Amino acid sequence: MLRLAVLVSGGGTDLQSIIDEHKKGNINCEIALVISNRKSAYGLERAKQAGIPTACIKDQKELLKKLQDEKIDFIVLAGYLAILQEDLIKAYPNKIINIHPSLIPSFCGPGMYGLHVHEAALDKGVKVSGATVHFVSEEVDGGPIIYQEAVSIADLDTAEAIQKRVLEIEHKILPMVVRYYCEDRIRIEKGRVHIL
Ligand SMILES: Nc1nc2c(c(=O)[nH]1)N[C@@H](CN(C=O)c1ccc(C(=O)N[C@@H](CCC(=O)O)C(=O)O)cc1)CN2
Ligand SMILES: NCC(=O)N[C@@H]1O[C@H](COP(=O)([O-])[O-])[C@@H](O)[C@H]1O
Repeated sequence: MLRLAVLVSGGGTDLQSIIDEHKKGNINCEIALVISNRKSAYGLERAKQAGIPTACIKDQKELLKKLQDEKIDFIVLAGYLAILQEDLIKAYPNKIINIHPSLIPSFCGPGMYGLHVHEAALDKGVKVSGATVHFVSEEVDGGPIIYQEAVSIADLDTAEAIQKRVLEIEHKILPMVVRYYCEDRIRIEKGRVHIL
């Protein structure tokens, strides 16, 4: 059974969506570890409540050693707000999945995280936003796109309201992609992802 590590930096609702789907028996892996780069991350508390081992690690060399020591097979970034360095990405080629709260390539890349993403969408006046699940590469938010789902935000006028609506999409598509990954249903051909 694959061993999954989830990396968080904040409240952990994306992590919770994976935990909840796993509890229902819909995700066939072991959630072996939750790691944060912030001691204050409530995602660590969510993991503890679910009986999942946790760690707080800021240094990326230490992070890579922990992942390898724990024999982690794949990694999900669930609101993890640090840019991963080359060594870690090379150690886990197309084995790191990230969720981003926009329809990449819109509103993504360095500096685009959390509410900043939705503020940018609001300022641009887009009528549709959504969420993207993608493989992590050295280019921030530039990895192969696995799945996207759009949602109308035409009726919303605050970044917080957009965030809330997009999170509902995230909590649906992230566990779904994790399930597909565990079922070995994800293929990459010429940079495009196909789900079997
Ligand atoms: N090498 C990669 N690292 C990460 C990726 C990636 O695709 N490649 N995805 C991000 C997640 N992310 C958006 O989805 C993202 C996270 C953080 C930032 C950012 O600019 N962070 C700030 C620090 C924020 C803070 O600590 O408060 C920064 O690094 O200056 C942009 C995009 C995860 N890592
Ligand atoms: N670029 C990365 C990024 O912005 N990630 C976003 O951080 C939030 C984490 O929420 P959570 O802590 O409640 O799961 C989520 O909206 C996620 O898409």
